[in-house]
Amino acid sequence: MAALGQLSIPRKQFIASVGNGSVDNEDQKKADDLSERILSGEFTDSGSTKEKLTRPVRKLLAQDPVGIGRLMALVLARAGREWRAQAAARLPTATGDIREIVGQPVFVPLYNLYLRYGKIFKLSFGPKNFIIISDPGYTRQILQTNADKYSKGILSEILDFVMGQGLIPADGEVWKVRRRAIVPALHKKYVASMVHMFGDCAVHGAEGKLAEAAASGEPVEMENYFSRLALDIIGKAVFNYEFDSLTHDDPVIVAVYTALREAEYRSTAPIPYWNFPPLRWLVPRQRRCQDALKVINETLDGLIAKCKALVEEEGADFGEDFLSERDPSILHFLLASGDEISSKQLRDDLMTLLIAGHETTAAVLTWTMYLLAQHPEAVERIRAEVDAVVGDGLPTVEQLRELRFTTRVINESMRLYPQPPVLIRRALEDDVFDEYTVPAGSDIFISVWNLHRSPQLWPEPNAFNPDRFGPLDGPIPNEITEGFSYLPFGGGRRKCIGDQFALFEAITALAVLMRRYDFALAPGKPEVGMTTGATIHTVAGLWMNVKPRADVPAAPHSNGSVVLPVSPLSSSSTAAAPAAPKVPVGAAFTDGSSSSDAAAAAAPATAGKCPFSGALGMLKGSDEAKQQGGAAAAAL
Ligand code: HEM
Repeated sequence: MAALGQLSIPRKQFIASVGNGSVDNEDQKKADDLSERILSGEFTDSGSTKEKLTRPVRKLLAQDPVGIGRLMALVLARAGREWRAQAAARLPTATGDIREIVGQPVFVPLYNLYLRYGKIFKLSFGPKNFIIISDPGYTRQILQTNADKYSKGILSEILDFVMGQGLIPADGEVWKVRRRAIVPALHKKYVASMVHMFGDCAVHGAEGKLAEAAASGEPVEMENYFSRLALDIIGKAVFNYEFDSLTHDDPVIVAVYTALREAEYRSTAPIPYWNFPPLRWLVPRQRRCQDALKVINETLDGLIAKCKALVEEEGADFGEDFLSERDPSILHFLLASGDEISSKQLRDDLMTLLIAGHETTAAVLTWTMYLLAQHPEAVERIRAEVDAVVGDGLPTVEQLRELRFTTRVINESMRLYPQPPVLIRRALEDDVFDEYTVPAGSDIFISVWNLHRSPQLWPEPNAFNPDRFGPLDGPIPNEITEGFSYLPFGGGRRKCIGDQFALFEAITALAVLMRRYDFALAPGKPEVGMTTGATIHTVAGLWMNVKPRADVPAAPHSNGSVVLPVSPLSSSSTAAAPAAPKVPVGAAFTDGSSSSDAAAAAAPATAGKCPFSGALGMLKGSDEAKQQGGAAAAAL
């Protein structure tokens, strides 16, 4: 067995660090008990069942004084050796009762199982099997080298009701065509214009809800706050819709949240009862979901019709960096491009972008604030940067690029709290991982959580240390720089298309908040535990007290020079970063679309090739790379 049982993590310490010592005692005890049981081998199913079953018979026969029994015992012993050898080439298997895992964030027991079974193992619940992958090389194989052999599997089934054939669940030809159509919409000019809007929305929230809280002294639930901020931003970015959820609720906002929560509910519910049409109408939550989808579809149809009318009225020439000042949304780009698609597909695309770009960023900001609440020294370093570079204005793209420590804080937050913590795939063909064969049809969980917290891949894996990625003027860490041990935005051709968008959004929000307010965990509120849906949520919110920052410097340094504080956060920051090839500094922060957009733009032509070679080279401006990058490269 490719056991990783050799790993020695003090398990109590891990559980505490997962929950940050903050889940309530009963939950902590349950988690500890389960952890003990997993590590004691209760769930182990190793070796050969046939060999185990025949062992008592063999022992009995071996006692036969006549000799024939001894002979049979010898034959059985030989067969047993063969069975054991065959079993060794089978995937290590953990068996268990699904109820053990339901009710707690699924990635926590998966981490404990990883410590016992290693980088690849099968998890069996009755007839249902999952293969859990926690190895950078195997992950690269699934996401990049052999990406053709995998589909989104269960994910497509779960998300069908809300995303249909949108980019996240889609596979095959639909995915290729839609990725090629959508990626160019996130070009350089688009992202620059979005950055301005991020600042507007962040300031709107800071001067509204947070200012009120600071004045009243009432704590704010920051997970909800970030969720609303991200919804306002993504609504403007995708279809130029003013949710303004930071200041009010309306039926469309309620409908969007109903659909989002339903998607999360379905991803963890044990029985997909909603597939039986009568239950879709009989069960109240399913009825609410149907009603919500109706509201969303009608709203989207209205927005599409309005945007179509605007495109006709403008009659503007479409170029690859097309951007309308009146409506710089992705929807406008798609309609102006003359993209011929059904309105159902367009709705699926918009809904997918809305969900993909909302929950994830909100979760990243939530956990970043949680980490910062425990690391005032990091807050000071962020402030020093923001004061020097941005001051009170809205950050520009160029300024965001200079906020290098702030960016590292987000990078480190995404390592400790990856969103989503698990990537889902289904093997379409057999695939081989060292001595193990994963058969076609297997459902696979790539545990990003395990990769990001692996003691084999990271020194002090559970510690918050933004300096771990090397010097601040080095490349922004991503799956390539870290050799697939770090996957904040996935990797390969299905890598997130909104990575740059999301990083800029998160940095902007953080810069605006840190410049203006002091935040502290609110005493007397429920402690912060984790629960999971598509992303990692808090159990009962992240409640924080907000106070105006006492020592805001009047203005940024006028010469624009940045004096970066260099003191490391902890002694651990001097620990060696994971050995991985680094990409050139120039490729650190790309403008515009995802670093994997080139791969998508040229999806059929580059199949089987490193999808990043084009994108990374493209940023250095090489002609060859531009050719590889296709439309997206040209756009940049
Ligand atoms: C911090 C915020 C974000 C995080 C952590 C994140 C993370 C990810 C990850 C890990 C994947 C890969 C999923 C997989 O391989 O199964 C992904 C895919 C995707 N993301 Fe993001 N994302 C973020 C923001 C965004 C934004 C803002 C958008 C849109 C504007 C977006 C759109 C998408 C889409 C469309 C895909 C599917 C790509 C494909 O399959 O071709 N994401 N994201």
